Amino acid sequence: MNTAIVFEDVSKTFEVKGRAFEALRHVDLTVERGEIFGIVGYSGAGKSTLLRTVNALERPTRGRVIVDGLEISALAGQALYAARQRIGMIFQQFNLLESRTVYKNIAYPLKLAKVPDAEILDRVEELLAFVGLSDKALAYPSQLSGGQKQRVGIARALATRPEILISDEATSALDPQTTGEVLELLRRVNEEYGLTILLVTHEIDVIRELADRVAVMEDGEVVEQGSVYEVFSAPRTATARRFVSSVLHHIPSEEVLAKIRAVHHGRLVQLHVEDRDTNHPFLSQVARDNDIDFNVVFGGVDELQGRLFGSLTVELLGPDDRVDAAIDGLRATATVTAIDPAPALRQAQGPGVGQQGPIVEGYEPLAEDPNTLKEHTHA
Ligand SMILES: Nc1ncnc2c1ncn2[C@@H]1O[C@H](COP(=O)(O)OP(=O)(O)OP(=O)(O)O)[C@@H](O)[C@H]1O
Repeated sequence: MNTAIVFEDVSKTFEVKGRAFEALRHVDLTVERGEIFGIVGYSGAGKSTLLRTVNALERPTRGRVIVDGLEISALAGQALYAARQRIGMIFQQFNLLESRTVYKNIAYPLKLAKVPDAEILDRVEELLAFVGLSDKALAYPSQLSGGQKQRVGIARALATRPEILISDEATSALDPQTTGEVLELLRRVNEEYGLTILLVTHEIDVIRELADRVAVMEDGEVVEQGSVYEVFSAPRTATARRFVSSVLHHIPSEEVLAKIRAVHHGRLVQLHVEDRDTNHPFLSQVARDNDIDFNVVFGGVDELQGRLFGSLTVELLGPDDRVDAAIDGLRATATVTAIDPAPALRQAQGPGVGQQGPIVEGYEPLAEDPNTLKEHTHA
């Protein structure tokens, strides 16, 4: 069986001051064994609530959560305890026992599981070496940095040899350098111990660095999901676009676009390119074929999961009919979004069309349906 976690139509309603509040609404997600799956969303989206259903710290009001083939949301007592042994959890605030040493913190779940002392010693030593804290066994949490505390948290979560690690904002309290080190450690947890990792975060950079696949949550719902490449290279929802544009700056903001327009008076289009598209000089070819000039005025190309993608804002310079033909030519390679409408549409709509709102607003339908441009072009 290759499925680690399945959320089946999971909903969760809390009673708040006598009123029902839906924190999760019909969540369907599947996390495959061995993958790193990220859930991103703004505060209050329901990420933590969803994560906590995996080890039954929260129970769904409706739907099922299946972990390793077992419906954990229906388990109780000894069966639930046994199932939880296979799920490690790490937290934003580390949740270490302040009055115990690093060694005893990591040993704690093994003590609870009544593992013999000699075995505990071997396991804790192995884990201390794995997280790079062998020299801190006798230190207390208050003597550690944030990054070291999270390393202890990770070691403790791994103590019972779980198959799944769930992470609730594990790097959100850390500085960028320490975040990078902890993410690297989580990658090793995945690769060397083979754990499936389900992490929730509001930091899209964490997803970009670590995850294979991502789900975007908003108001208790999953609004978008896919491989990290898919979601970053072509986000479909406004929320996903907002997250992605906070780390990738390929698409000009409204203000930047206004500045571009003030200087560049040719026809502006946005070209969305993917891996295969960047292999040949399609822009100069199309310009040559149609006897026009072009000018790249904004954008960039990035690499993710070993694949390239990007967005270029390009000014096309030439007579309208040749620019129209060039746009058709570009569509053979890239997804083309018109920032400025074609001349016929400009006339039909009257003055001011060239001053339309942010490109991002017009981006979604056009990016999804390249033919929309044709309608504009031939209107
Ligand atoms: N035990 C509870 N009782 C009442 N409401 C709750 C409870 N737990 C969570 N909520 C509410 O459910 C919504 C989702 O909370 P949740 O913590 O899952 O969001 P989140 O996406 O993880 O955001 P954050 O990062 O801020 O925690 C919030 O509005 C929260 O106030």
